[in-house]
Amino acid sequence: MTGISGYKEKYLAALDEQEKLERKHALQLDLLRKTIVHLSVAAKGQESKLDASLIALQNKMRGGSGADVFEQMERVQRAVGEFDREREQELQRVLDWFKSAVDNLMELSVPADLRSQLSLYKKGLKSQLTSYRAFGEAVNELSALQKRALAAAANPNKGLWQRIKGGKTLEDNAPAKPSRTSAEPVEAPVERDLGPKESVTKTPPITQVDDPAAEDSYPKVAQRINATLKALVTSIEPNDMVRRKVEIVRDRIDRGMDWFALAVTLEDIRDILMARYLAADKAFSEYLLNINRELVSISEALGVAEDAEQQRGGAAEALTASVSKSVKQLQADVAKSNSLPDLQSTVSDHIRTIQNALSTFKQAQPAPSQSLSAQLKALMDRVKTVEEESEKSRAQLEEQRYKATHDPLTSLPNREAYNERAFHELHRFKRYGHPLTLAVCDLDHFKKINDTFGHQAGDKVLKLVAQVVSTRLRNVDFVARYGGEEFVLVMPETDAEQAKTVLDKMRAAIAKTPFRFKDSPVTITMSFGIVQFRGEDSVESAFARADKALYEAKANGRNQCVIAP
Ligand SMILES: Nc1nc2c(ncn2[C@@H]2O[C@H](COP(=O)(O)OP(=O)(O)OP(=O)(O)O)[C@@H](O)[C@H]2O)c(=O)[nH]1
Repeated sequence: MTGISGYKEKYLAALDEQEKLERKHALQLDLLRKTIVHLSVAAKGQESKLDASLIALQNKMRGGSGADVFEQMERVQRAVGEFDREREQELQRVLDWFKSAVDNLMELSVPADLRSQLSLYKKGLKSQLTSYRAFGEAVNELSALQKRALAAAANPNKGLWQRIKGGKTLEDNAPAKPSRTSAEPVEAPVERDLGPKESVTKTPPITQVDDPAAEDSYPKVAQRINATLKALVTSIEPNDMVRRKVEIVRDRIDRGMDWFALAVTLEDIRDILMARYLAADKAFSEYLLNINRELVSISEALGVAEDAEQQRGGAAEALTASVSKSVKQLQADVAKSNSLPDLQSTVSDHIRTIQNALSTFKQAQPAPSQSLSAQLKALMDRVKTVEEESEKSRAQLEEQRYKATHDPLTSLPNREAYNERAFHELHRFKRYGHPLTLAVCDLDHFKKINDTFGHQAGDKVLKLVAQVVSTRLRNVDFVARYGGEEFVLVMPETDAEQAKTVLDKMRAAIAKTPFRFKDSPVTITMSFGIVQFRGEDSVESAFARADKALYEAKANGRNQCVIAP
């Protein structure tokens, strides 16, 4: 009966194996738990709400059972959802702010057509501000409306403002886009001293007033606009990238602003909001990428476990079938056997068959309990769903991020992307001290191209110039469309003289590019202002110096590069 006792031993060994396997599965679940704990640690600090839910998640993960793991996966999903909701609330806050800014303007005494435009703008805000990408456009529109409303309020009876300002209208005084043909160089908006000299509250007192209500309403509303702006800026929690800008803007608001400073401030606030949202998006996108990587590896590990388990399930069934078939056959054969040796050989044949079946089963390893197998399967399904969903949100975020950081006409990075890049390069410059150069360039007499050949021709020129500029730069250099016909370049590891050599070649290439309009060749040229960063520079101060140098290049006859002192 050695065969039978061997069968028992093998059966006990198989039970042992099964226990080991269960321990292995428990370890696998534990590993999954730990991975999620690590994930939550990695994502910490990226967004406060997400943080809180990840910390809670992490605490619950410690020592949790298999069932807890599903719950944790759901929590990751909920955290992602909450992050999205948080962004929506933020959008709502900004929307409310825009509405109250329009309400302020509507309190001014403005003509009926402007009033109805303001109200149309206010109505359209909700559908316009569905994403922070729309901030720029909305701020620009608000800025234009504000300019007209303030001008109208200061000049309610056509001529009042002229009388106050000695014949000039607000429009006359309005450097909507600072012109570089003027005698004064143009500084970057943020560091410009837009302080109390021309502040609204210090506007020369209005003495000859046809409409006393208008006299009161202008400074009063200006004060309220200041207060609204201040509330908005105060509600912005600055990150490193925008901290300096936020301080400058807050300071400017505190000192009191005139209408021009208001327009510039709106633009700064737009930049701040965009930079802040982009940073949050980037952090979140990286977080999702992290989750994905981890989930892929968990999913692969579990996939392998499931395959092995399926094999084991199959082997167990085969074993049961084979053993019961052999036992039945044995009973039948024993009944039929006529002699002891005959019986002995029949029994040993069948025992061998059962032993073979057992050893095949052992090779495949015994099946774990049914519930563990079901748990693993469910866990895998959850992992797969989370993985797919987070991949989807990541792809959407990437697409949104691309749109928010690129100019649709030229496909070059836009001003937001420039702000981000310049900030990082400045950080590296301060850390390593390698030279860093910035250049601002602007097409010469571009207005003439538009006026002579049309806006579409102008657009084509912008696209072509963007191509020429970007193909002539090194990989480490960066170029963005700053706005209109103005581009900005960031050149790491490059001093001003080296940059000038490169940019002079670029300038010559643009001047030689054969632009043709209606079969007539047209020469397009560009002027450049170049600045090398100094130790004490901020992004804004370096830009302001480059802009001054650009002004000089324009004033000296255009189609040239000027290095800022
Ligand atoms: N076609 C087209 N024109 C644009 C775009 N953005 C800005 N512009 C135009 O660019 C022109 C810029 O004119 P100005 O600021 O007077 O400058 P300029 O004519 O280039 O003169 P200088 O800079 O002094 O040499 C304006 O007519 C704008 O309307 C755009 O996206 N497409």
